[in-house]
Amino acid sequence: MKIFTSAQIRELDRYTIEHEPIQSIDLMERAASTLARTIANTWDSSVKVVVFAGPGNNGGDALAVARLLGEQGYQVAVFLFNIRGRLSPDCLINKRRVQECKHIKKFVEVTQEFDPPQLEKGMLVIDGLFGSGLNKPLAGGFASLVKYINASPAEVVAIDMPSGLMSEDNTYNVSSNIIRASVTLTLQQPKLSFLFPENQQFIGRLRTLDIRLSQEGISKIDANYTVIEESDVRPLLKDRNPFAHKGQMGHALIMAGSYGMAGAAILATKACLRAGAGKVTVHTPRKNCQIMQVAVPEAVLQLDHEETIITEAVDTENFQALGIGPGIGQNEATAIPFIAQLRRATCPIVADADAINILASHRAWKQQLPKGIILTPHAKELDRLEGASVDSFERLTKAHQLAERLHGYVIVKGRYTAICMPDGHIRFNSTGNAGMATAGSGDVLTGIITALLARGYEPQHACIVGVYLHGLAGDLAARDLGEESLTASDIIDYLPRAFKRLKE
Ligand SMILES: NC(=O)C1=CN([C@@H]2O[C@H](COP(=O)(O)OP(=O)(O)OC[C@H]3O[C@@H](n4cnc5c(N)ncnc54)[C@H](OP(=O)(O)O)[C@@H]3O)[C@@H](O)[C@H]2O)[C@@H](O)CC1
Ligand SMILES: [K+]
Repeated sequence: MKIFTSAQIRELDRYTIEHEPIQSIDLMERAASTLARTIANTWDSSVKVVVFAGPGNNGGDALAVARLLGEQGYQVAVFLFNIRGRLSPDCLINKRRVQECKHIKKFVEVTQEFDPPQLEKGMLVIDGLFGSGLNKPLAGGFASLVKYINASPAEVVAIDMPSGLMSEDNTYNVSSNIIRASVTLTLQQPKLSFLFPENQQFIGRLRTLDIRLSQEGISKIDANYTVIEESDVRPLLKDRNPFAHKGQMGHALIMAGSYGMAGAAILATKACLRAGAGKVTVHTPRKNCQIMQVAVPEAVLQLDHEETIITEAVDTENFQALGIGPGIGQNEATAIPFIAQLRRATCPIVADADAINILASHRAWKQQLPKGIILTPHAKELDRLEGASVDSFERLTKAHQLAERLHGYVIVKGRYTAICMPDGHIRFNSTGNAGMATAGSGDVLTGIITALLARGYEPQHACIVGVYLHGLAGDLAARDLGEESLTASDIIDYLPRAFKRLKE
């Protein structure tokens, strides 16, 4: 699913109007009837409704919703904010329709002073002040109104977006001046800012309503952001040749673990095997020998000379992929061979966890990373690598610039894991759940992506399939076990079911 910017939403709006064709006022009515229907399905007509409408088309939607609810017997009070004496044409038409509607008993057009209505528990506020046309943070009277609504005990339904929230960049926004909705009814598709954790407090429960914007327009407009869906992943999956032997299914090298962190090596290795690699060799410190052999008998061990840390760079000619970093620590004696290893590797690489921390403390090395490298930081690791960010948008911008600079892939892990591609595209994962925020979950992802690379997946496909599978396995595990008790090992255990589901 594509995620459009507000400029692209306007383009799509125009495209639909021109090509369906449909009058813009009729498109607004279509959106409003879907909104009104959804509201009526949740709240019956005993609820008192207060509608706050702004001067643009978001306000136009709200006015039309007010009229439709009024016609269905709801008691609706409407406040239209027309401070500058200028309404969008469709907002103006809907203002007149509300004024003519005998079912609306209270309509106030606010041009200067505003005497706010009492908002009580059990009332429903419809927030139609601003939507995708907001172009700067709210201030002055609108900021006061937002604070007033937020402080009230009434439930708030936001139309399209919580007013005050920008569609994309909220880095310099003022959070106290943004509506905190219980429910956001967004039109056609979620906005980019809805994917960021810090904005969940404004959105509440999200519902996306199909208002039948042009499918042709949607496919024609090139989006920089997309959400990965199952239908995107299925065609990417490789079949296993029935005549294949393990040597043809990819040989992966995992460099992981230090003494006390053998678990990271075990998880990455097991996940790599479960994700379909034909053979997995693990390079790990000597002291991990026994535990690795017992925990993952399927893996081949390549022991470092050192007892407790990795201190060697090794040949990768016999491997089709390298996964490096989980639990390796940040000892300088590990860091130096690590960068040598990256330069020396002849196969695709996934670098995670301590690999990223080492790069963060040796900034100059970032220039030496091989093209096509896949980095899988979580937010904190990315901050260490690229400097602290004020919010997720800024962090995402830095990650995408890093991917472009490296000609590589930066996977920022989170609720909606973002894969930043070297060509500037960003793909968000849709699978996964809060139960996966648990130790070792990242090591499992490293193992999965390494396996896919070893199997011969293109790096971008390995990233897409890898994050999707990882999240899906977590979702299937959570369905059976619940989120609270989920462990990284459960994700591995459910990988077979995730594969099966995708291959069905
Ligand atoms: N997707 C679709 O196809 C469809 C979308 N639809 C709906 O259209 C909505 C978008 O409508 P929109 O473009 O008219 O913008 P909207 O959010 O109403 O605000 C514009 C007004 O706000 C003003 N303004 C801006 N910032 C401000 C600030 N900080 N403080 C004060 N004022 C500020 C701005 O003033 P200006 O800067 O232009 O002078 C202008 O007057 C969208 O969210 C959805 O609900 C549906 O109707 C059906 C189809
Ligand atoms: K709104």
